[in-house]
Amino acid sequence: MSEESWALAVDVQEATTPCSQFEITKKVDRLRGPRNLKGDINGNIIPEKSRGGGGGGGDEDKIDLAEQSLLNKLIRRSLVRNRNQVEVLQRDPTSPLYSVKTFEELRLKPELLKGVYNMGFNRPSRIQENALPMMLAQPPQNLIAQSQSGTGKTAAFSLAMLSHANPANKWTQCLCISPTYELALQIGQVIEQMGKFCPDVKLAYAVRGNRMERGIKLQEQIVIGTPGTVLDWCTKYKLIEPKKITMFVLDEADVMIATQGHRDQSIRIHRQLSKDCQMLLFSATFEDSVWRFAEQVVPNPNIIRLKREEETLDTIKQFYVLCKEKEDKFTALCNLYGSLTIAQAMIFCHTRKMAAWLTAHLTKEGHQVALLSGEMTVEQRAAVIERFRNGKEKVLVTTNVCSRGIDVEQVSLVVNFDLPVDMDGNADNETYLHRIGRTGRFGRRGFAVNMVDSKHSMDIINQIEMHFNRRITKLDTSNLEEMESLIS
Ligand SMILES: Nc1ncnc2c1ncn2[C@@H]1O[C@H](COP(=O)(O)OP(=O)(O)OP(=O)(O)O)[C@@H](O)[C@H]1O
Repeated sequence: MSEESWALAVDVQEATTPCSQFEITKKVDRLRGPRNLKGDINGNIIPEKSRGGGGGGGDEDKIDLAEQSLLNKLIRRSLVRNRNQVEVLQRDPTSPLYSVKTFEELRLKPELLKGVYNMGFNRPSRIQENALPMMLAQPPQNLIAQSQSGTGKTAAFSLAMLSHANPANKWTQCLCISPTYELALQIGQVIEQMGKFCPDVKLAYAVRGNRMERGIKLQEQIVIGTPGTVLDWCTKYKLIEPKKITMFVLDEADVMIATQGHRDQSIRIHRQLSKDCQMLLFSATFEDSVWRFAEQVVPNPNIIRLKREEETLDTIKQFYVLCKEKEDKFTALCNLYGSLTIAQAMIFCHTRKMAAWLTAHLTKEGHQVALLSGEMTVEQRAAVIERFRNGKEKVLVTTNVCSRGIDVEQVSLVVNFDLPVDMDGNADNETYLHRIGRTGRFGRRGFAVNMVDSKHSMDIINQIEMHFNRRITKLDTSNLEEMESLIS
């Protein structure tokens, strides 16, 4: 494909809607709101393996990786706690391994250090302890870093770019690509905040709609954008001279390669860069496909990995209730509420329709219920989660879109109104763990109740029991005495 027709295809793919830099700033402001939410969330939303199936109905919520990533960012308030050790694989194992416990040790420009502290960061996060010295090292070192969302990757490479950019040079030196418009804006927002006291370092957004005059050369030292527009700016409009880029950051590699066309575009951008350009790649997950892609983009890398903290069922009492149909499940749920003191509960349904039905019925019974489902925009979802977290609603009914990400300390009960199944109708153990991992956190005790409405769902419970080697006890919700003795 010729350069021109290729660029046209990119235009189509990115669905250009003209908007000015001002409008982009407005959009940044709009996105800014939910990020500032207060509270104690420490979460991360990851794709569930189960993408519908098993329950039928055709209105299961599909998971969009980029949307989930954005939701994670919007609802997060602080670093995700992780007690795991960081694994570091150095390109040259004989060279000393530097790690820092303070930001001072990095010898940053004072204005940048001020920006870091101004964001409320007291010390580097676990991944930052090792990643920052590597990213700032001279001679430059390439890095592949993997750690779950919320562990401080964005802050780390934002700091690296701000430190790397030389304000005396009026050309683009740091280039960062991100899978979507919204995610790019989120990164830009971090750079702007952190670089608040470095007014000479300028940032440009290479995102759809940010139209630039052909032929001019950008003076901004940092460019953050999506692959299609960045490629346009490098090849079609020649606003950026790729050979002058000395730091290249590819964020959310896992989301990037899951997005149609982005993998190739990223590689095409990468090919135009100088061999000496420092390459940094970040990802929340690391399947083989991500790994193969990372190796293509980052030659001779140092590798840093922070394993995800294992979820555990140890503090959770698990039950199942035999029911016939949805009305019966609803009665069981009401009985549970009648006999237990439940701070907050999350209830998982398989389809949007079921979630809506249940929400309506619970509301009719006088419960304060919030509904979270896939037809909502990411911002609407973030707002619902925020209200629930603040205790405005006591029950959250949800489909598969949000089994992770919501760490609400008060959630004492998780109900699987529909059991999690994979495409083949078998138990989806991973999703089960994510769902009921919402409760029993921070050393508190939690309860999980599974509604069993057929022989098939009983089989699923048995599979889950075997998989985790944890007992799931039968609960008769019509027998108050038994319930009280079991759930005490
Ligand atoms: N050293 C630090 N001290 C305190 N808070 C930090 C630190 N580094 C980052 N944070 C905050 O922790 C949260 C997560 O950081 P960040 O967004 O950098 O993580 P991430 O790994 O890039 O996750 P994601 O890819 O989902 O954005 C943000 O609210 C950020 O402001």
